[in-house]
Amino acid sequence: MKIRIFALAKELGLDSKDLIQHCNDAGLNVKSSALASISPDERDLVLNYLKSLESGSAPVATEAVAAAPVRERGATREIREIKGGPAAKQVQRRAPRKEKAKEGEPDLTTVDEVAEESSVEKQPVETAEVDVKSNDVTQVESPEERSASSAESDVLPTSAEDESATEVSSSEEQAVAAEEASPSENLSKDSEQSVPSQQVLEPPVESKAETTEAPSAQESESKPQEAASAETAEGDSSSDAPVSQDSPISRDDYIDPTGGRSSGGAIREMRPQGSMRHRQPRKDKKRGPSLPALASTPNYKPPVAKKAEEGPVQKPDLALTGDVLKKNKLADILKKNRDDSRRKSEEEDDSKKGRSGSRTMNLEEARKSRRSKRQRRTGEDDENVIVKTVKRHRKSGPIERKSEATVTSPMTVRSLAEAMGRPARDLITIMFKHGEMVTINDALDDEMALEIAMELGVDLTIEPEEDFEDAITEILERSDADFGIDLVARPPIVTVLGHVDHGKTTLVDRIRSSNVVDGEAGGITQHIAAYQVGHNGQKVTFVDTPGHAAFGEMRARGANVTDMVVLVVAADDGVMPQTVECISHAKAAGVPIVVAMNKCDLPDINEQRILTELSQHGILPSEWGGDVEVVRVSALQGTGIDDLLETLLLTAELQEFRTVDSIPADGVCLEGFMDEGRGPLAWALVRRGTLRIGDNICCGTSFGRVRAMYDDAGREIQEAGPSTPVKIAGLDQVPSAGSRFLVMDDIEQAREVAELREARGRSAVLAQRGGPVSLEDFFKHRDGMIQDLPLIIKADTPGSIEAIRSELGKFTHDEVKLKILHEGVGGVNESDVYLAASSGAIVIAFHVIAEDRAEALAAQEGIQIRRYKIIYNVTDDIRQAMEGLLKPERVEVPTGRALVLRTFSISKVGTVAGCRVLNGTIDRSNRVHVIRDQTILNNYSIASLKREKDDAKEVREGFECGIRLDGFNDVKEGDLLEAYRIEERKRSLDE
Ligand SMILES: Nc1nc2c(ncn2[C@@H]2O[C@H](COP(=O)(O)OP(=O)(O)OP(=O)(O)O)[C@@H](O)[C@H]2O)c(=O)[nH]1
Repeated sequence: MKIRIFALAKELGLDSKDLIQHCNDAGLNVKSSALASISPDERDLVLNYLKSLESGSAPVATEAVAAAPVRERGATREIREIKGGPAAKQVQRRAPRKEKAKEGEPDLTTVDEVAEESSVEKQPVETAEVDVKSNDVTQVESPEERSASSAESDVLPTSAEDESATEVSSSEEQAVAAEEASPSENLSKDSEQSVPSQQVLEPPVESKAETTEAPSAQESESKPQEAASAETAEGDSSSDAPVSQDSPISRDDYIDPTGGRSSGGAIREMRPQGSMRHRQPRKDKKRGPSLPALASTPNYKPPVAKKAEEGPVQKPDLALTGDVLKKNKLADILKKNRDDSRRKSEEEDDSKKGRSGSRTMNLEEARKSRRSKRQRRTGEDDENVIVKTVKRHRKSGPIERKSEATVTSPMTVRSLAEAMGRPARDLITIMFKHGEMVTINDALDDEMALEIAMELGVDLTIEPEEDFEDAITEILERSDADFGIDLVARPPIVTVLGHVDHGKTTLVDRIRSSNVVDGEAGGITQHIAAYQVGHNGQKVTFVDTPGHAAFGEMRARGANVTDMVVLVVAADDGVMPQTVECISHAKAAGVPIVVAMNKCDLPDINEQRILTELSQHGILPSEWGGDVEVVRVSALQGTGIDDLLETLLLTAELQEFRTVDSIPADGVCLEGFMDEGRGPLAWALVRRGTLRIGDNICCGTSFGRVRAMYDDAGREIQEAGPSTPVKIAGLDQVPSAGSRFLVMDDIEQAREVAELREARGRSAVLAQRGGPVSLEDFFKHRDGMIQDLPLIIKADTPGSIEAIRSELGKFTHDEVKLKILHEGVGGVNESDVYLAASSGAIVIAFHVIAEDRAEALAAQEGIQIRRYKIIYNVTDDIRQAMEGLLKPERVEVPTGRALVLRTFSISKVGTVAGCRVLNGTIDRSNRVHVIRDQTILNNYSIASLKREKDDAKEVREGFECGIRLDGFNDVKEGDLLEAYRIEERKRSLDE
């Protein structure tokens, strides 16, 4: 398991930065971040290193680093100073390489690279090589970069080199030059020396190349003798170097804070500012020569480039303000409200007041919840909280600086600062050092928050935001029976669907005995409208839609309010394409259908043709033995209207539409309007409960207190019961059609929900719907939970549809059914997508494409439209999907047999059968059939399997073992135990 640096630092009582430094000194390559992690082995290494530090003996890696300046300066300078000699040739030979390398390194853009490049450049060649032993150059990006740096350091004299030049005698220079000139000689001369010393003697460029390849950390660990040899070599080449070979090398000799020993002066911080990860200077880099080469680095780029390479800092998709984020305790409150016992007691209280206030939130409860949660977390009592609040409010008391804090993600700078009890400017400053310019309201990602917390020494816990939508959905989806209140009959909600101009609005208009249709622009219904009518003392609520797409959309949004569908079919026109789509929608909704055969006043109509067409689309009229009532009407003349209402009420009676009315209301907004005088208006339908003036409601992203209510005739009303269409005034903004409303006891709660929804956006809410909408999802569904595969087929010709239907019709299976919700000629339209969204269907587009708007809608709703050109591809995919829905077959595979030789009855354990495995193997996970006299008695799992006294995982043929069966002690000598394992096999439709 990986160990975090900060955790180890905490354990050791060290600062994370120091520990990182120690890690690097110990030869590990640890990212300069408190969040970096190391392996247990690496931890041991560091611990050993620290122990050795304590005991005063410098570890190998440090020795290697420390030894570096002695030889490298001399060597580097020598190479340059010898003119015309072989070393000079080396320099000349390397010069073009420098150019080449420079050309090749424009991608050296990140902070790491720049820092690394700088570190390489600012050190002479062999320094880098020795750093390999301390594992400090492993961040060098590529050999090319390194050789470029190397070449540059050779060609461009640095002040450090000049300084070091004064420290080395001319005899040394000549010696090193001689080494440079003839490395082979030196190699033979130093043949007894170890590899590192050979590397020292090699020309700088080659040394660099080796540096790149060297797995330095391991090398330095595994070859301490080599490092020692390197020291010896250094001693040879620079006899008057600051560190004597004879004196033992200790860490203090080389890590001089003043840098005055061999590094030639005070150490300058050369790390580019802006990256927190590199703010920690490395001690070994301090020991190297200082910076002049950095200024001339051609590829130095500001730390911003690091960001570009790593990608932008992840921020939450939505920029939530602190104010909004503060409200994420709402989910807690909602969850709390779901507690049944509490709810029941509230209901009782409310019912005493004459009103049920069961499942909604009130502010006091919210406050209590917040307070108790805070107390649980901080252990403070109420008084302290209040005192602290007062202090903060007055801004006069000190802010409590916490060592532990909890914050909810996503968060802002402000919320994090508040959680940690630190001024926001401290956080902003840290972010600035990271190269991030942020303001107090900007969002922070979790990683950055942790980094900041590390910097500030706060133990930060990040809790994910709990989802209030789940809590609301749970409330809305509670069944009426759960309320434990008597149910009352409610008017049926009837949606009128049908092909355009078949007379839907005229029909509703006639039923209402008003004249809506004349008021419609162009005679076409533009909006959903709802009306309630009375007939023989009973009420029916009608919903007139601009088309089935709107109906599908409402269903897709979970706003399925319809109890019944009246399918309007013009007798002169018959079943038209949109009629078919409406049938599909109604069937998908699973609600009863009543057909209104309209325009029966027209002459020359052929009723039988209409009935035939209906039956062809799965609507079998009752007069033909089916279950669908077909009522002849003339919306224009008003004939048959009573029959239709009678039929609807009769159907409603059979369905028994009942609900609770003594709870706060919830429902659906069918349409939203902006009224000049009354402001935003919601044309809504109460689903259950009773909506009253003064109720606080949240409707989608709108909220408000119900200021006024109007019925469908525009009259003011005080309350609206279940199934009542009502226009609501008092919302802060126009709500969107299809959004659900819910009464809350507290306007603040309503505001919070609305604001959070707005912040999240509709797509996020829709994304919660889930459900299988791709064929691949069906391929994977092997749990047998889904047994229907809903399909929508759109094709270029009726012939194509016929062919697909006939091919798919061959796939029959008792457990899985193919359900073609809709089929039609033409491209995939919005209605198809809404239908798919509301029913979880797959859309098959055969030789057709989706309309632009449908495609956009499908992307938005997450609906898969699968395009095909070959019918066999369609059938293959559908077959695979259907087979995916089949429960896999469980097959017994025999693995071996054992004969019971003796039985041992052990008290408190049971009977153990002493067996010999006759063939195959007996595995501990197997089940066994107990066979006696050629008869299978039963099968049992193995409770224990032992070889002699030891537990065994498996016993093979020829061996003896003890088997105890789970739940069966009546095993007898001579019984045969047949072991088997169970395999799951994919089933086929053909089986
Ligand atoms: N003859 C006759 N015409 C009718 C009848 N019902 C409706 N119409 C006419 O059919 C036309 C369309 O009527 P609408 O009620 O607007 O039809 P719709 O289905 O609501 O149309 P959209 O709102 O566009 O979907 C109008 O001109 C009506 O006068 C009827 O029973 N008999």
